Amino acid sequence: MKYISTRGAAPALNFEATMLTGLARDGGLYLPDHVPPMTQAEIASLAGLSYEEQAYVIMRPFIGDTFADDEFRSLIARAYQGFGHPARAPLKQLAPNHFLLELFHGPTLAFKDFAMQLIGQLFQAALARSRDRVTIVGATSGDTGSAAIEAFKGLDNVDVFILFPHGRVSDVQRRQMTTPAESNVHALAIDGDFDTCQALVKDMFNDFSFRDGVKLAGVNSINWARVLAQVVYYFSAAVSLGAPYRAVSFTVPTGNFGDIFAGYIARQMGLPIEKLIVATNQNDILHRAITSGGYVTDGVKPSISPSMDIQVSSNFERALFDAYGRDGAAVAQLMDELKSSGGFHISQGALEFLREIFTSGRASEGETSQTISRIHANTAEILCPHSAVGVHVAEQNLSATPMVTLATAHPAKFPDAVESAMGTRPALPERMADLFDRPERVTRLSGDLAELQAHIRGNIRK
Ligand SMILES: N[C@@H](CCOP(=O)(O)O)C(=O)O
Repeated sequence: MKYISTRGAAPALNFEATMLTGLARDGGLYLPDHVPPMTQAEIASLAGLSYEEQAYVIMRPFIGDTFADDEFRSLIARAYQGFGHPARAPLKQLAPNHFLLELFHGPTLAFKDFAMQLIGQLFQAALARSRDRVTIVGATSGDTGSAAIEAFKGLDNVDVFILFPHGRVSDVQRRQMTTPAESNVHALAIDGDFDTCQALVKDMFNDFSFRDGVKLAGVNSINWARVLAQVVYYFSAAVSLGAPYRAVSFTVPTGNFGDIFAGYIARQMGLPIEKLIVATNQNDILHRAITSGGYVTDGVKPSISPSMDIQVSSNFERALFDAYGRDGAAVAQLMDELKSSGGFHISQGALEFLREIFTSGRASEGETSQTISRIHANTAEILCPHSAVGVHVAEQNLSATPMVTLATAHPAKFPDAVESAMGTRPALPERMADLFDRPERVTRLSGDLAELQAHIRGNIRK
């Protein structure tokens, strides 16, 4: 299998190079040149397998010869051994025909661990073989950063720099990034919002002399391996609910479109997904784009679901690539328009393609809080604000088809928002109980590209 860029002007790569490269050299995002289908019988045979066994079967066709079968199996096993639930991604029933997929049992309490723990293993195996080293840069609105740090901390051949918007992540999220003591970890508080951080990461990738000089690698969901790992839990949930013989819909709280795009890939592979529902908070560019066709940025508004405080939604580019018939030049033009004028209009044909698969909704701040409080009263489940956005939107879309809402993070990552919604402060797990006693280590930077690059050059280990 080869991977191609959404902008059509970068070399096609194998899985290993795609994973280690991150962003394509034409500024695009890599995607497989074809999506390998699974037959009904193959999907049916996933029932009863462990999460790890399902992961192996689902991901194997995408890996090519990068890892031998046994090696790949053992990397998957190592990735998920630290999860705090034997099912890894357990399903809970919230209401008739409405289920919650709990994706927060990993080490940093968010769905990001599913992919990050795995790519941590895959990177280590690939780098050990090549005896190479990399500098990982990542932008985070709160969850990706700590997941990346957890996956790569303490490694001799990796330095990690995580950019987060100063003052715009929860205290728990910030401390998860600023308290690890390992010297290869660098938490950078950037003056600006998440879009500023993500744009800086992309600018560093597009500066080839810097990129090649420091051996840049990316672990945002611009990295295809991140998306691939997330495809697995769509299968595990749907199969538990009767797939391939029964269709399922998913509601996904999303800001950067990576998680829901993984659902789109699962659907392309043959998983019977009826609808993929995009749930946004008040930063609703994706909802506006799907309902009106206008993808227009209008500034990031801080919310109680900060991980979704995003306006430039990276992975939407991958969906547009398919919606425009895999025409890289057309996508490149839209992305140029986005950069120069802050938006673009999706063509009618592309919009129809997207609407066949995706619908969308938004939750206001009040609706998010009310959902936390109501779901707790009715079911005793404590939702994080992002998951509450998802549940609110899912409730507007219930039908005879089972609905699965992705619970993307543990409520204890957002204690202030949860306490103000339902009156009780959710506790951190025992292993993190001293998080607020640990010393913080963070560098504040202005958001100037040259200053950031100098900081990274000055802190990588040679
Ligand atoms: N919501 C994310 C933002 C980064 O998204 P990613 O999909 O590129 O990892 C976060 O919590 O950091």
